[in-house]
Amino acid sequence: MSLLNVNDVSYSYDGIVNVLLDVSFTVEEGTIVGLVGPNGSGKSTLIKNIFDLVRLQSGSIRIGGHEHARPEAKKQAIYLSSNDYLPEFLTAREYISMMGKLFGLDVDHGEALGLFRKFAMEGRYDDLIEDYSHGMRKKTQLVSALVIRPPLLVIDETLNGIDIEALHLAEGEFRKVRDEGRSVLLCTHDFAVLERLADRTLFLDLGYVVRDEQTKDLVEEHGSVAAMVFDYLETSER
Ligand SMILES: Nc1ncnc2c1ncn2[C@@H]1O[C@H](COP(=O)(O)OP(=O)(O)OP(=O)(O)O)[C@@H](O)[C@H]1O
Repeated sequence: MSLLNVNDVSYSYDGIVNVLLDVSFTVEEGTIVGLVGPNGSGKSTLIKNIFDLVRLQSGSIRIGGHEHARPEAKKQAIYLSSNDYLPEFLTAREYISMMGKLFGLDVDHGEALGLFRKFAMEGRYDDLIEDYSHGMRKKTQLVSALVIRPPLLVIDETLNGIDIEALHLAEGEFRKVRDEGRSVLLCTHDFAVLERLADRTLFLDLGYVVRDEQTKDLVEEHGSVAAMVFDYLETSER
């Protein structure tokens, strides 16, 4: 079954220039899909459309079978944004409780504490977020998504700024998400991460889906995801 179904979505901020043009793709259960594209290609705008953070102008989006703006759809997916803005006046325990409540859950703080330990933040769960480093905030965002356990995780550059050990652990956690039949849409400029993790890669340029293929096929054809992007940028008329 498709957890995410994006169908013919176009979007313009100013009513003149289209930032997304007839974008269609699906994210099936138990898959990790990478979303790549040059700066300004529309990745964040696409994610904002998925999460109803901007009003859908054309096309349709379904999450877990529900129309994306409906409350049922909003419980199916969590969005980890590229920034590290978290409420500084809360502790991680309070923040994660609050996030859980938004999803109608009492989160398992034992599990969250275990993840804090795993991500080298032992003893910091009850500290105010205002005292956290950038990487700690990113890891806190990640832990909240891992304990809330929605069917779909959408990650917009959230892994930027976390250290190599945390990245390795995060990759392991995403594989577990996939093994449980849940899915990840991972927007990143880190092609090495994509090649290790993503079953499929979606390449967006100027608001168009240029490629939507198995990552291993793209790597077989071009040598790497980066080479696929360079080949395209060098040869297409854009
Ligand atoms: N709020 C906004 N108002 C007007 N234009 C916007 C707004 N947000 C984004 N844009 C424009 O839409 C286009 C796509 O931007 P978007 O942020 O979706 O790209 P992106 O692929 O996520 O880029 P990056 O890799 O740099 O994060 C860009 O031309 C950008 O300037």
